[in-house]
Amino acid sequence: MRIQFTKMQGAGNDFVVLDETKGRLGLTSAHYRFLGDRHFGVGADQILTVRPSPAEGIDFEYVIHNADGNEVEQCGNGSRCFARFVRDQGLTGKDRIRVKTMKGVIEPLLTPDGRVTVDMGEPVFNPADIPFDESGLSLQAMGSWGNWPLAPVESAQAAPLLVATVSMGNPHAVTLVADVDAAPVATLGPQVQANPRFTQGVNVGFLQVVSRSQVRLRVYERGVGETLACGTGACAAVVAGIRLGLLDARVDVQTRGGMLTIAWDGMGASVFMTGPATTVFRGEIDLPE
Ligand SMILES: N[C@@H](CCC[C@H](N)C(=O)O)C(=O)O
Repeated sequence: MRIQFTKMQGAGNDFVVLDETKGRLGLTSAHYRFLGDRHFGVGADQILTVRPSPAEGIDFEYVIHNADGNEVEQCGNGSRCFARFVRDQGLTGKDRIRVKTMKGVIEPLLTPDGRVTVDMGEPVFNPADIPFDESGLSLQAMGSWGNWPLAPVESAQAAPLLVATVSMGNPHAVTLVADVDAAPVATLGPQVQANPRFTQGVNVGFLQVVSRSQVRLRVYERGVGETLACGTGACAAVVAGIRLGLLDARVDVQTRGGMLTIAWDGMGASVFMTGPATTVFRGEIDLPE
């Protein structure tokens, strides 16, 4: 079967975008893996599929698969590319778009400067909803930064690594580092990710606080490995930094692939993410049997 696709990127986090608004392509997990494969397929961190509105008051649905072929709940950089895609393809004339993802409705807004601001909804801290299995961890053992207990995650390191756990629809663990360039992302990322307390896996963020309004971030993503940027990872890291009293309400996040701006007014408020969304090329490809 031959399919058409659009290759996009947002701050270097790259996507294959598929249009299923006129009918399902019927792809399998193996097909998504093939499309994400940088040697045998197109190559992407995630594959985004755009589907028609599932309900009144919602414009589209979009479905996210990691490069490993598994479907996931949320993708921040992908949501900006989704918005750019539906406008460029003439699928909507709206600037503000309501789109259903696996974990709820989010609202991208195309802004006049070409960037996209997304209302990513509220962060979730309840361990069971992240999900993070906190059984057997006493509060004393958990320690605290500010008023927010951090979870000690067992790793190959001598001492357990302290991480802040947050869900932005998908699970994140954020740890503070002094220098993000020197952070052991490739070794510690997979160790934290494999920790059984994260019962559905986790994206692991390494956060360097530069000032109260500037951070640097690297993320070892679930189902991919380290990416050049992770939008939900940036939201989770800034939310963690704000709750720890280290950051102001609006923060520029320097990733390896570009700059994202994250704003959060605190408990009960949505997280807003602003950043670029760019089409790289369009093409068609024959899927293997
Ligand atoms: N790159 C994304 C996150 C994609 C999903 C993630 N790998 C997961 O498994 O939760 C982003 O920009 O948020």
